[in-house]
Amino acid sequence: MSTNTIRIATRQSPLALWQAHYVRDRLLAFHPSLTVELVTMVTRGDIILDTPLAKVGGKGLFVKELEIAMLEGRADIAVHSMKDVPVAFPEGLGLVTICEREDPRDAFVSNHFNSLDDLPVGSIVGTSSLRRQCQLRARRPDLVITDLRGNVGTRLSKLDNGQYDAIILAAAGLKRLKLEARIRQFMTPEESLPAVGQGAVGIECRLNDQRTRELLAPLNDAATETRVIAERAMNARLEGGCQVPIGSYAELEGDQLWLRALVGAPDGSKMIRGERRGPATDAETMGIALAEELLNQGADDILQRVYQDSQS
Ligand SMILES: NCc1[nH]cc(CCC(=O)O)c1CC(=O)O
Repeated sequence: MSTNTIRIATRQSPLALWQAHYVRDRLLAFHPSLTVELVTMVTRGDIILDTPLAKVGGKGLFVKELEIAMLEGRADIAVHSMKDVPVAFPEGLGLVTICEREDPRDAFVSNHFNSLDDLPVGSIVGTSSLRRQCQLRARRPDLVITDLRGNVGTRLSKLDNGQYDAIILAAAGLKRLKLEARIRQFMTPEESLPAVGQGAVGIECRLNDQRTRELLAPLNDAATETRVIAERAMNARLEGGCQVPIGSYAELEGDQLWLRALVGAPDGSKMIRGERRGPATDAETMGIALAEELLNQGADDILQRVYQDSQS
């Protein structure tokens, strides 16, 4: 391999390919003489499509094969939706770059209704996310929430087939795939607190690969990095995997960070919320402190129950 080549390990879903192409274009913008190749692969998460994600041990389902490729030297970097990146990395790998965040909000998508409040009693809403489910149920206990898996395009066709009255997706994914016109309502963080890292793209590589790290450095967005550090610290302290009823969302107001979080029972019966404000330089300690506050209020009970259910 030429020392002037970067190989990106990527899944083949349209969203994963969009992200890989985005990072390729950003790399080429900063390093015009670089050659960037895509190494496409299939992950376990792409294969196990018929089981609710919460039951297949969501942790790292979409990233493991990409990590093995980097460790074996078949690829140099992997591009991830930060939302799907586990707390811990295999020995020798790490997240070195976080790109500027796209819209972090959840989006309400429907062919017949303009908003969540518009939905008639008993409407069917599709989502496989326990975080979205608990927030929907807390606002609208009458709704019937059913599982919805697959790529963004698959999920939209299930909506169009009439299987659901509405579905909830990340606005970022829809915007990236030029499907923003399908969004009926952008849900505010008060209505649906986003997932850890939602809307941000992160880049993982071998930690001892100094050449790659230097090439990636200009792609990092400091503000996004600070926000995602706080959100992930919160999640890590809760020992949350990626299929958990946890929301964690940080915003920057100048050099002040505002971190909000929630842990909810999937049936909507219980919701524990908290928030912190502090200097952005304290992002990580704020995340940990907020997680501990939620644990003291009973978040561990909720999470224990969810983990037990996912094993049965
Ligand atoms: N869990 C799948 C996933 N991972 C990242 C995104 C959207 C893009 C993002 O958050 O960066 C999605 C789809 C969705 O939740 O609608």
